[in-house]
Amino acid sequence: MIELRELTKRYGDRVAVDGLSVRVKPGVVTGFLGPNGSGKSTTMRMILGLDAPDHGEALIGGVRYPDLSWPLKTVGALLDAGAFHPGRSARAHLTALAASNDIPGSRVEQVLRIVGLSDAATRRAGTYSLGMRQRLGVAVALLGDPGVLLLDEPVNGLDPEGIRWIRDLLRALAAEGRTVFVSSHLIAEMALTADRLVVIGRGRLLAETTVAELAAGDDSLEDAFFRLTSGTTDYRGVGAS
Ligand SMILES: Nc1ncnc2c1ncn2[C@@H]1O[C@H](COP(=O)(O)OP(=O)(O)OP(=O)(O)O)[C@@H](O)[C@H]1O
Repeated sequence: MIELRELTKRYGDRVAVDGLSVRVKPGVVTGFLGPNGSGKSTTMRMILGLDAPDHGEALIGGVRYPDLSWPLKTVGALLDAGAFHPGRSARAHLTALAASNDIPGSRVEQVLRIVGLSDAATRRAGTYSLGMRQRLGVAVALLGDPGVLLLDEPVNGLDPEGIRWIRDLLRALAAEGRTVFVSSHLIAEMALTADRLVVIGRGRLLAETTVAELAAGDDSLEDAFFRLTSGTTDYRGVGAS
């Protein structure tokens, strides 16, 4: 369970996250949706203790991230697919992380298998494609066998096979009873992946609902999303005609 209580973050006079109160439940995939700049990444960074809230708090299983004894065993995160030492192999990277987080070395081979990198485990991460780096990021998130998973835009830049792989994996992890919170600005992808949706605009909660409920009142889920978020962006294009 992830619980956000009046979570608020300001950058200068801009409010990036504005009094956000949400409960993200275990056993289902919860999609975190909002237009560009609506505060999704900032919220995730606060849950992970990478940014400090100006007000409110983010709790994982009732505990603030900085107070967790072994964070990787409680919450796994995928924020930035490129964040690996390019000269290190996937296996070396995971082995070092396991050693410093009280995780048995045998778990490294397990997660390499889960993400399909066993055969590429000795290659330097710098030679990996975007899809392989994303898989290594997922391996890191799963290393501590955590009950809570947080993924920020995990399908960005992936090919259709990679997108389907992430989707199936997230659904399987939720079916095991884990809390899975995944951000995206792609409503169509979320419709296929998520059971529940948290929608924000300008850092504020716009809807906390199921995919089915949100789609019910409009012609499509996309229409429902545009209706909810219209007026919450600072940019607007004009039609081609
Ligand atoms: N370090 C920072 N300094 C100043 N402003 C920031 C910083 N990080 C985020 N912001 C601002 O906070 C707001 C929310 O940004 P955030 O990246 O959380 O949104 P997002 O929903 O993740 O967007 P996207 O979908 O484009 O990734 C934006 O207006 C952004 O410009």
